[in-house]
Amino acid sequence: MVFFECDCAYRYGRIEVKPQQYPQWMCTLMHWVMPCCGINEQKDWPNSCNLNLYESGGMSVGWHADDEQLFQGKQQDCRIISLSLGATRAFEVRSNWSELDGTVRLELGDGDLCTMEGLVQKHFQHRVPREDKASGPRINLTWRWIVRHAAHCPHARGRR
Ligand SMILES: O=C(O)CCC(=O)C(=O)O
Ligand SMILES: [Fe+2]
Repeated sequence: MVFFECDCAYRYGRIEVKPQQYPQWMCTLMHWVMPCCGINEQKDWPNSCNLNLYESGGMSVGWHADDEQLFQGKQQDCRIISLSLGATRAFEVRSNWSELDGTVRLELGDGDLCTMEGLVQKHFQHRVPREDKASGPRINLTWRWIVRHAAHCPHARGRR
């Protein structure tokens, strides 16, 4: 989902998710969530949100970084805000550098907010592992700022 007239699609491996404008309920939710992250003005809100449904513990996301060009997360500081709803699932983070071994594991429960900041996408990977004991479905909303819009998007530099 995207703010205003943005027309950037989100590519997720081989899957392309077409943009949908933020519906009213999303704005209502952001009025509640964003101040928890110190974002008090609507003009500063993230301009995209990806929604993931994990129907059961068998659904997972493998190791990756959110390194899409849209977000420039490997080139510059990049903030990602995620809200978890439903079943508690593990969220694991590991470094790309062998000097920093070990995996950090967080348990993300219903209503938890988690952020990734700075150059985390350059230096770390994250995943939501399969968990056969998970108590049911989980929805994750992940807000990000598109900083490099697709060439066809009305927000692309030079077009607006
Ligand atoms: O479900 C989560 O907490 C993380 C999802 C994720 O890493 C992503 O959508 O890129
Ligand atoms: Fe991710």
